[in-house]
Amino acid sequence: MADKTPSSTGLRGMSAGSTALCTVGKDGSGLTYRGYDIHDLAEHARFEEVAYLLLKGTLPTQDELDAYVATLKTLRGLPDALKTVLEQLPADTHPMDVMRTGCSVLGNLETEASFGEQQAHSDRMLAAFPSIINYWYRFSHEGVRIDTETDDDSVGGHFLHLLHGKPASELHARAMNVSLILYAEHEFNASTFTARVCASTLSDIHSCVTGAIGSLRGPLHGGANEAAMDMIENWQTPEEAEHEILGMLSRGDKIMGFGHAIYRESDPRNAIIKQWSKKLAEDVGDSVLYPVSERVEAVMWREKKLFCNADFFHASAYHFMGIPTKLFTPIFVCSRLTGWCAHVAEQRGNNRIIRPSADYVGPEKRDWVPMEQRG
Ligand SMILES: CC(=O)SCCNC(=O)CCNC(=O)[C@H](O)C(C)(C)COP(=O)(O)OP(=O)(O)OC[C@H]1O[C@@H](n2cnc3c(N)ncnc32)[C@H](O)[C@@H]1OP(=O)(O)O
Ligand SMILES: O=C([O-])CC(=O)C(=O)O
Repeated sequence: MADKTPSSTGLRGMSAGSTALCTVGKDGSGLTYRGYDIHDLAEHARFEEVAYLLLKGTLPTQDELDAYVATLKTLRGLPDALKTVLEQLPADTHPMDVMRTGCSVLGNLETEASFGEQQAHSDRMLAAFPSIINYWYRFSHEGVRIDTETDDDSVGGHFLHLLHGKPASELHARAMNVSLILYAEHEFNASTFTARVCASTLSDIHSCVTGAIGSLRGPLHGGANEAAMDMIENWQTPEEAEHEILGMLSRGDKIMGFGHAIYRESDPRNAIIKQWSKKLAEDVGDSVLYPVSERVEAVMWREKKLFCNADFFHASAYHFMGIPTKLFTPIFVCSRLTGWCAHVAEQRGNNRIIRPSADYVGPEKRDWVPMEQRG
């Protein structure tokens, strides 16, 4: 029988299925993708290699990786009908809504006709998502129609190239590579679970991903990197940051970018992205945002034993690369897409419709009240 204590609210601590894709918080604070430790992946792998690992099941050989990268490059162009839709979306549209619509429209134009096509559609979305968000962003904010077919070797480099209109520096391409690896997969998080629930009805891949984007949008999940940036950019010194954080805590506010549903002491992705944030801060000569972020981290641990999750230092890292805050969560989408699609394939491979029960807390059975007797 299901545990009905309050600690099970939000299905916390309950297994909702099995996966061969990822472990979160096993052996302390670890994170692995198909058995490979996140530290090794972040240090040695290219994001495209990690995408291949998640989507196709094994690390690629050099030839397989070269062929995969070449294939992704051919899939960056957008259909005219999709560009027309993106051009209708105003500049003040939430970029995650743009991603959601872009994915859905792609699914109308290039529908998954059978599950045998899943790999091809996953690769297509991996290549096209940076094009979708940047096509809309540059058109709605700068009035330019960009060519989305670049020759960049990496998804991260492609993203930055489209955004800034010039190839990314090596430092920025490397930082994006690590960021995309860190965000790629995380077991049964809310957006992935959304994708799996949708897949369990035998729906199409674009519906699964569209739903997942909607779940990632919220500030308790992927939207936290933007919310963290909106918070820390207000503070000019570590002292001011400490004062404001203490005030927020005393009012019972949530501090975005801190805490986790599974990890208890640390999120292993934080130390990695924090290092990159430091490197990028030195590169731009920052003397405000990084020290402010470090102070917030120290105060949160001292006061509440709450640690930074993957999102907190992503905020400053992305900011130092000149990425507008509103595009932070869409970058998460461009990466997590790989995990979502791998989970959809896994769900389809051993499917039973996901349909839990609920504890009814409403009124007892009662008599129908005719209209004239109400009020
Ligand atoms: C990539 C990602 O999606 S990572 C997550 C990104 N989200 C955020 O950064 C949003 C801020 N964090 C949070 O809201 C939460 O920590 C979540 C949503 C990540 C996890 O939620 P839960 O599993 O419910 O957290 P948990 O059970 O550990 O909370 C324990 C206590 O710490 C508090 N707490 C948790 N996170 C925070 C926070 N960021 N700021 C202040 N207090 C917090 C909770 O309110 C709770 O207090 P209570 O017992 O008095 O109610
Ligand atoms: O696992 C979670 O609940 C949230 C998270 O960190 C992620 O999706 O990367």
